[in-house]
Amino acid sequence: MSRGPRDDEDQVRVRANPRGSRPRTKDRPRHANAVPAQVVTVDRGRYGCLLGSFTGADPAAEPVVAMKARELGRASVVVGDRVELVGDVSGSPGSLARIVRVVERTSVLRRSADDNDPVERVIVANADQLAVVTAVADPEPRTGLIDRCLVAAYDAGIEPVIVLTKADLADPAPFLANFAALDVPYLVTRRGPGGELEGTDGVRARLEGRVTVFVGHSGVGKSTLVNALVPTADRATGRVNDVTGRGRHTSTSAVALALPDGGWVVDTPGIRSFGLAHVDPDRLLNAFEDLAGGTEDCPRGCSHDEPECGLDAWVAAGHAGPAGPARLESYRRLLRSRLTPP
Ligand SMILES: Nc1nc2c(ncn2[C@@H]2O[C@H](COP(=O)(O)OP(=O)(O)OP(=O)(O)O)[C@@H](O)[C@H]2O)c(=O)[nH]1
Ligand SMILES: [Zn+2]
Repeated sequence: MSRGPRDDEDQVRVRANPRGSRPRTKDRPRHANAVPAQVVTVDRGRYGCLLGSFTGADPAAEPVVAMKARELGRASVVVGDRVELVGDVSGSPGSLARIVRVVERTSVLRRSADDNDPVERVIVANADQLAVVTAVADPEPRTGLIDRCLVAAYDAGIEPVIVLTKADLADPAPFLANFAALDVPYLVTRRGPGGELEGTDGVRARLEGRVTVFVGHSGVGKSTLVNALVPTADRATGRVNDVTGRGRHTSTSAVALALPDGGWVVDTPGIRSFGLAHVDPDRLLNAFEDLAGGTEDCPRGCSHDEPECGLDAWVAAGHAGPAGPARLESYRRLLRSRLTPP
């Protein structure tokens, strides 16, 4: 019963439309004077938009605050969306523009709260790279989030990159060995003896000219890294809880930040899980390219999680490398999490 009056209104309007769930394009009023912009923040129905686009906008400009025009109905607007604005686009204090159009997205990164949650959320639109930030220690790294992010990235047509932080606390090599058979690039950062962050040059080079979404569990040092990359970002950094080893949830909403050398970082709040309810199980294997060659001897219609599956023998023969057995287990865990009701 937490639904607000706006939502009810939208629902009624949608049901009352006999032609379908969305207003048809040609029914929309034309907005000859609409100006292009790109969404950089979303906060309770208010969208911060930079006039121009990620490539053309002045990153130093103050975002224009806008709301969704009624004619957009229930269409979602997320960080990274290219939009068109009408009304007061001056950006002066108290002004409010209206978003009248969302330009077709080049990519859509989604996740669901859990693997069986039919409600998927779009995290960001129009990104071209997904950086999965994982600490080498504190909190202890797990392969699960990376596996899941790889699935989501390949599904969205976004290039993944692994960023390992806190390499001053432990050797990253053993953890990286899990992904050695994959073609996924990785970067390593650490805190130096003087307290400064090292390895950021490599990260900067990787991000230049791209729109990169940063995803990670809370406390991995994501905000610390983003602050080093974007000095004006001022992202809140927290402390890892001594008892649970997890971070506090210090950042609360996704935000797009311009990199000084070109390119954008979309920082997202620390997450607990990365649900994949929206991904077709048949497509999971795309994120496990080191296993994909092992399905040739499978029976027709193999679920890849049954005794006759060819993957076991293939992995046992060493074709997927030393990490093969762990990768197969990880793949099957994902398969099962998709098939079993909560
Ligand atoms: N030893 C070490 N500590 C680090 C490093 N990077 C960050 N930290 C510390 O790790 C803790 C968590 O860092 P944050 O940057 O707040 O982590 P976060 O991932 O942004 O966490 P949320 O804001 O909760 O999403 C802070 O105490 C940081 O000082 C590093 O490279 N090495
Ligand atoms: Zn199989």
